[in-house]
Amino acid sequence: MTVQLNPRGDVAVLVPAAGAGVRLGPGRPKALRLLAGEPLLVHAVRRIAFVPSVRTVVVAAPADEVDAVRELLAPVAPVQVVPGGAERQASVAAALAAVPAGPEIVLVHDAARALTPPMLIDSVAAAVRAGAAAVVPVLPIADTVKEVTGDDVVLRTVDRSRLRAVQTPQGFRRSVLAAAHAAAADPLTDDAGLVEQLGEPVTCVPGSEHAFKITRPFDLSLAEHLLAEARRQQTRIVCP
Ligand SMILES: Nc1ccn([C@@H]2O[C@H](COP(=O)(O)OP(=O)(O)OP(=O)(O)O)[C@@H](O)[C@H]2O)c(=O)n1
Ligand SMILES: C[C@](O)(CO)[C@H](O)COP(=O)(O)O
Repeated sequence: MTVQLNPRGDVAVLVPAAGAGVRLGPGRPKALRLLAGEPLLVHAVRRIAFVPSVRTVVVAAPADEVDAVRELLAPVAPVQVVPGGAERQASVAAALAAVPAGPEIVLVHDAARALTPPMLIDSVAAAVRAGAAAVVPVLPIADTVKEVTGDDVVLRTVDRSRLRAVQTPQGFRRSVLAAAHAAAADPLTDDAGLVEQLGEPVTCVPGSEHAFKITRPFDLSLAEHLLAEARRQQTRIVCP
């Protein structure tokens, strides 16, 4: 069965959500942990569904939580749910395989970036629509960066003027992402890396501080604080 949000949309969004969340500490799989009373995945999917050009959403859930995730998301948006894999890359590949014919722009977006503004999702899709093969949202690095030895002795200070921290959603022409995953050998930490290995150009667009990845307990506390503040001020910046 094909599950669609907006039949006129041209974008499919893959949501890898099958990670354990080891760095967040013991508990349920990270995408199902609560932020302001709702799972991270619900926050992420609600923001994706807010973008008018999104036609299809495919979530890669922890393999033993597929039915639970389907039930959880049913009241949020019409999404397809597939079992994820042992690595993020395998989860993305499983979701990509489930995208029905139609959308020619595919975004890959971490469930863990739960407060990503819909405007960022829209801007990445727009950059692919405008002709880019692959697009990543980036931020400059705020700290000085050092290269160190295995036992933490500084080797040198890295020139950070041309370094960027990369976020999601990452956007791709569908054929490019499919070719990149088909050619993938070892797992990489992001999908744009697979496209780089193909020799295709990857274009940067400005990222958003609100698209930070909830990785450690401090990130979850920060997200709680930002949501509470947005709700108090009734802004729609992080809370569409
Ligand atoms: N086998 C995996 C591993 C990760 N992810 C997803 O990829 C995104 C980015 O991963 P990260 O935030 O690093 O999550 P975890 O792998 O869960 O974190 P940790 O390494 O702390 O366990 C998350 O939405 C996560 O659910 C996935 O779908 N399948
Ligand atoms: C894909 C990603 O979010 C880009 O920054 C990131 O690489 C995933 O995080 P991980 O900790 O490397 O799995």
